[in-house]
Amino acid sequence: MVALAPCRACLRSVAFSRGPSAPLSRSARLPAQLLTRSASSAKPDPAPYHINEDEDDFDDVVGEIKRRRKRMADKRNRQGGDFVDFLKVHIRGGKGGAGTAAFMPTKRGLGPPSGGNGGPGGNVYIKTSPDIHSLSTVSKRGVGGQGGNGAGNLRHGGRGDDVTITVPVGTVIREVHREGEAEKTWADENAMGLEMEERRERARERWLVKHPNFEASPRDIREAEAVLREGGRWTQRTPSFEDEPALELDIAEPITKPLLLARGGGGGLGNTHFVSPTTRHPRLASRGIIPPSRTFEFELKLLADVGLVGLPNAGKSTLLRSMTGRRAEVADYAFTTLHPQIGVVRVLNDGTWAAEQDTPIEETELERMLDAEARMKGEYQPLPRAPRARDRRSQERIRFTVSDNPGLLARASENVGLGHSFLRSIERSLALAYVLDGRHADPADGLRVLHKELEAYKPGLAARARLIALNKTDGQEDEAIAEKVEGLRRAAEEIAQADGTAPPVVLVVSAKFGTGMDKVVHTLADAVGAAREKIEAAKAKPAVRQVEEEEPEEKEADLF
Ligand SMILES: Nc1nc2c(ncn2[C@@H]2O[C@H](COP(=O)(O)OP(=O)(O)OP(=O)(O)O)[C@@H](O)[C@H]2O)c(=O)[nH]1
Ligand SMILES: [Mg+2]
Repeated sequence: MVALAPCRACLRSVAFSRGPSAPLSRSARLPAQLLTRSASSAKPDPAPYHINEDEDDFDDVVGEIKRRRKRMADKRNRQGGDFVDFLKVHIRGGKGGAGTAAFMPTKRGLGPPSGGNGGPGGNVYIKTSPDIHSLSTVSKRGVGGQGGNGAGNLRHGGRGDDVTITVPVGTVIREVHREGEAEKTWADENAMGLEMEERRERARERWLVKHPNFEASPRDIREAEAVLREGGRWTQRTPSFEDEPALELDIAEPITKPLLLARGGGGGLGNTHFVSPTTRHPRLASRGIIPPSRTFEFELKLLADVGLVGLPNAGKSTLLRSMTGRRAEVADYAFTTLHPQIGVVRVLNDGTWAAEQDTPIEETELERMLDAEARMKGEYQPLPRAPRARDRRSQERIRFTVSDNPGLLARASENVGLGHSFLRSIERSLALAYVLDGRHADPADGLRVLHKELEAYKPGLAARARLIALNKTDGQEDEAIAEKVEGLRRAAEEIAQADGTAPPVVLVVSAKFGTGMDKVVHTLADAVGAAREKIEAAKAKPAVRQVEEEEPEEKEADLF
């Protein structure tokens, strides 16, 4: 904050350094110091000078500062609230620190070598947090801290800082690219058309650290090179995906202990490592290792036990609120819901469920207006919270989560509308519930569209549908409802027959007024319970494959 305050001294120094008439280009308007210098560290102005506040420069700088402040404020207000479910992240362990060439001080000539080793670079770990539900807070780069350099008197460099990436449960991570320094250098040198000897010279420059005062002899250099080759440090080949499969993690459960994604590079060697029978005073040390860079795709597949699937405006958010009490936005237009939201249903032993409510669910805008009016009159009553299980005498039988999703359109499977972002999140639900608008003349048409899109996105996905909720049936004639239900049953049976699956049950509901909700909740609770039992029985392999930790000093190339 302090750094961005448009302090007078900073403004003046900008105008001064550019000269009063030179127009400031957009990128050059704010020099780095202006953004990073804190009030306390700001140096006094070198000389007094004058700024004309009417000049364009001044407006430019003030304008830029205002724009930046606004951008920062917007970002803060969002609180990372933008929903992101796909991200490419570049990850690299920290570079190892360099070793040092130094000697013990003695009265007569050079003492024994005393250069410390460089510290290893920091690792990159991954962990989950129950408090985040989007990848919006994940940084696009995760690089471990660099190890400290060694120093004389056998002082070794410190370890680089570890970096931990926090993701929501449900994130799938896939390594899609891997490139080591050796391969990068090789490609660059090929492009430059360098001869073998020139390449070798460059490798020596890259790997060896010289003593600041004493020249290393050609023999010293040859011997140091041999030591590094022997230790596997000279050429650090990065294994290809054929040699070593890409890392894939399916984080379906919370991670309690952070998992290693990329290890930091080993520290360079101090000159004590280069002592040989012929060289008692090696004047060389080696640099630390730079680990390969890896690109990962992070994909969030929200983990809700039940996914609500419906065309826009069918009443999915209202149904979620009715079942879970979660304040999902409800409005009478398509695409009110822009990203999946999750609520929890708790069914108690006596058959009741925690979010049951007597009042109709109004549109969110109307509710806000009514709340504001009541506040003005001093009559505002917050909605009673759903009673906790322990507040009731009976205990909880089952608890499951439901995701309300954006409306599905025809061709969503081709990423039309909010397409994939929503389909991704229902992909792993144990059960699905179709929500159809009962006011449409033939809701069975909607059912066919939904089924087609689910199957086009992932064959077999539609088989998880357990119920069809015919919503908005309040205020409709019984015969009309019966006709629509019959139409839906027939369509569901045809579809199920073609797919070789069991048809979902058709339930008549009014999410707004809470009618028919008991049956919806219990049907879903039974479906989730049965699916969980199946999973328990088939639990064979762990959801997360732990990456083995190795000593960083040993085999740098074999990370996984
Ligand atoms: N009368 C009546 N209206 C309902 C019912 N359920 C939902 N609505 C109304 O239908 C409109 C859409 O409801 P939403 O819950 O926002 O629908 P949605 O499927 O989440 O819509 P999107 O998020 O835009 O896809 C709102 O005006 C609701 O008040 C119902 O059972 N009866
Ligand atoms: Mg909605």
